Amino acid sequence: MELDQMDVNEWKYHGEGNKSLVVSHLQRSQVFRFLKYPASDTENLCKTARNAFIHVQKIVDFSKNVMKPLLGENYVHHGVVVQLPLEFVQSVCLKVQQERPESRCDKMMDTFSGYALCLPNLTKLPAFHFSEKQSSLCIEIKPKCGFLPFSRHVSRETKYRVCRFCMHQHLKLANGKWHRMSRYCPLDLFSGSKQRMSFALKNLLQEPQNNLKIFKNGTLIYGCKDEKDSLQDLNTLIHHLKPYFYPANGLISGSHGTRTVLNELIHVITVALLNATDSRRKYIPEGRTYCEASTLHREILRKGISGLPKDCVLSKILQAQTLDNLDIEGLYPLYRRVQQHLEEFPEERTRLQIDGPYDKSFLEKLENVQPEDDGTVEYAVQKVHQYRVAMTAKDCSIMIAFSPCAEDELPDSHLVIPSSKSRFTYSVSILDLDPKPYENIPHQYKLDGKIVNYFLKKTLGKQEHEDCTLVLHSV
Ligand SMILES: O=P(O)(O)O[C@@H]1[C@@H](OP(=O)(O)O)[C@H](OP(=O)(O)O)[C@H](O)[C@H](OP(=O)(O)O)[C@H]1OP(=O)(O)O
Ligand SMILES: Nc1ncnc2c1ncn2[C@@H]1O[C@H](COP(=O)(O)OP(=O)(O)OP(=O)(O)O)[C@@H](O)[C@H]1O
Repeated sequence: MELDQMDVNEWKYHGEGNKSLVVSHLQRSQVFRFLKYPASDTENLCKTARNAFIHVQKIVDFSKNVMKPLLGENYVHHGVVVQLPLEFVQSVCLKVQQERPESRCDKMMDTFSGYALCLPNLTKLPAFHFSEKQSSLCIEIKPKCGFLPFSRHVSRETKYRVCRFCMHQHLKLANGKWHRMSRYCPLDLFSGSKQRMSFALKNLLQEPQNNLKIFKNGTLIYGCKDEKDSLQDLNTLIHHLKPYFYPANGLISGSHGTRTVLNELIHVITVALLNATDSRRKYIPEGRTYCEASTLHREILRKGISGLPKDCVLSKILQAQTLDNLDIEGLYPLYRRVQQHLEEFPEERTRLQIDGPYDKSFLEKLENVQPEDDGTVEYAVQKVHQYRVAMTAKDCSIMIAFSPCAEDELPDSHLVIPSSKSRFTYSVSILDLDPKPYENIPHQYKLDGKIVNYFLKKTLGKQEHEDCTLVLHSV
């Protein structure tokens, strides 16, 4: 790729989140991920090119040296920092503006620095998996936190029983982020039980919010850009899916047909999510493994604790998430200890690697935390690092790309759908592995209190007699 000869006509809007905007190449399997800034923040110094470069390089280092070893070589693509001509970046910004969902326009793309992250387009299969002409489907899932806290520092009994995602739904509806409740529960998806996973996936298809997207040949065909602009018509989705699962069969129709096609899709996703080299070794996190807010029948929830094959993608993510073993309530006092130390000795920020570098030594410290608190700042800072890594794992997304393949060209990672005998080759990747800022910890602490309080107010009312003082502390 000649970076000095970029043509804006070869790039299109692909998607965005809270912190970055992504454009994809029309032919090549490549994306550029640009940083975003609050539109009101015109004076902000982080717009200097040097700071933007440092920021994007830290994202690469964190993905490569910290998240990749934890999550697995095959799943993580850390990408490279590229410097693009400002003229090209500004043209991209203009071109994509009308495609952007309204709710994301409070932030603008970085057109000042020229730096971006260049990554493979993970909605498409790597070229060696299939011929370029083959049509591909991709499912993106943002699974969120898949375990209930097991820390003794938790002050509210409810947190041991109802997961954060399910509690958070109530607050999100109240503040207008979404208008319909999602019945998806991450604990069902992470359970390893096919029945519970299927239930979770059906709920994601029913109400995707920002937790499910489907792409066909790299273009979004199903999911929620935002509340105002949603692509959520299941019939249209079925229409797109049928040729993949029933290539030679026009007979499948009606509600039975719809169910069958969705079940096949769910089967493919489940197989990809559970795929492991050794499926006998299981991972089950500490604490209760089902959430009381899940609408699945209690008996199924209780019995459906199969555990995840240890090296499948879900298990890798869950193990990284459980590095948060103190819960924000146990972590916050340690954050305060680090903060006090830094106020007294600001120069210690570098030695303690608060803002990186995210290198091997950062990972080693993270993996060798002493079991007991000895009152030192070293212990506190290591727990803070662990917590931040867990936060990244709680907010990442999984991409499952698959494409039909012929019987005589079955690659290693393939699956065959039993009913229709369709054959697919597939790949699984994890994206959005940016480091979460140290400065966000007080916000996390406050938000945790808000989520629990609102959930209790909404669902239990006066029945709950827990002590609320802890969460009302000012931070
Ligand atoms: O706090 P949460 O659980 O609401 O997660 C935020 C996400 O909201 P969600 O609940 O998934 O809709 C939020 O997603 P949306 O912008 O709502 O799509 C971001 O991913 C945010 O991360 P960051 O601040 O951009 O690094 C996420 O913030 P972090 O908690 O990961 O910092
Ligand atoms: N390498 C990639 N290949 C294909 N699509 C991608 C890639 N990276 C990101 N995307 C798409 O762009 C969207 C936004 O990217 P990403 O999740 O990294 O943004 P973000 O701002 O960090 O999100 P968040 O709101 O979670 O912080 C993703 O949901 C995904 O659909």
